[in-house]
Amino acid sequence: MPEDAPYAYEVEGLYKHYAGTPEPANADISFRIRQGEFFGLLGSNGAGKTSLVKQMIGLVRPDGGTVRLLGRDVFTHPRFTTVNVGYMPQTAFALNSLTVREAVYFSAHLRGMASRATAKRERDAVLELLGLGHLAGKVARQLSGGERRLLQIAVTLTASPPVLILDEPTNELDPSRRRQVWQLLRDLNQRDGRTIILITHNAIEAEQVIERVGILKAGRLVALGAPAELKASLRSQVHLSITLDDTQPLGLLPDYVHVQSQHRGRVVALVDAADLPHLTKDVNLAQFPEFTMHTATLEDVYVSYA
Ligand SMILES: Nc1ncnc2c1ncn2[C@@H]1O[C@H](COP(=O)(O)OP(=O)(O)OP(=O)(O)O)[C@@H](O)[C@H]1O
Repeated sequence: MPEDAPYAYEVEGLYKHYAGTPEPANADISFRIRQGEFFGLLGSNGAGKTSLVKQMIGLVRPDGGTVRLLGRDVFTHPRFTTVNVGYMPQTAFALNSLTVREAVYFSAHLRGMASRATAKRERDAVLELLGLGHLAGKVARQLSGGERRLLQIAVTLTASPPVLILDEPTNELDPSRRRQVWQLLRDLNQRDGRTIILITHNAIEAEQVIERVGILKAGRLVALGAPAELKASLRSQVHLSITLDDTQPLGLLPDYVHVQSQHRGRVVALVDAADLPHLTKDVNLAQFPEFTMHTATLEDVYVSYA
């Protein structure tokens, strides 16, 4: 993405407080996304990600602030938003009673492909791209969870909207389909120049593709930058993964090893880089069934803000 590309999105001072809730879902959110950028939105459950993107596509009206898509206000130009943004929500698929073939065909119409022949051509191309041709006659409700996810992706891509917003697109997919979808998104971004905004909890997979990330916490944008920039703030920390056998207590680890989580003997911890030389002296690392260490990942950044 060229650094001076025009903006796909300009979000300014966004504020949303649902009636009857104690805290705002989004407060004081401002950021810009350039055309052709691959942007990730991370945040724990309830952090405000879905509320934010629903306002970005004009589905939910903010209580304050503005959202501009390709230079136009999304609330005064609803039709412009429908045509220019493909949004894939995480929730149930709205076109459940249609066949796979019909769902993609009608989506092409909705995005402005008025002629039947053009919409049919688009439908066939999209079904082939997602490998859904063999399911074309099946009703969406009867698909498996993963197949329905692929159909949702197909519908989102139909008619090539320049901006794609995808909420956990690889949920429920098997490993080979996951890889296929990540590759497809990478191609759509790098080869076709589409702007992609990805909501995910999977920071490890997202780190492979995103150029910039925003981290939301309790409705506020608490970090914004390239993964490398954000990771630099944790550079003084090293991430440890240790498996303990049944006889090894957690107390074996010195107190400068900061345990982040433990489950069934698998311990994830952070240690200051300055303490590493002590660790190798204080503990016989070879006694553990498994011991690995690496510098901070985007997931560590995410966890550090959670
Ligand atoms: N329609 C609504 N009415 C009232 N409160 C809502 C509504 N939608 C969301 N909220 C509240 O707003 C906050 C943010 O929710 P939101 O769905 O935006 O979070 P999220 O980051 O997308 O979460 P998740 O990762 O679990 O999908 C939560 O406290 C939620 O309960």
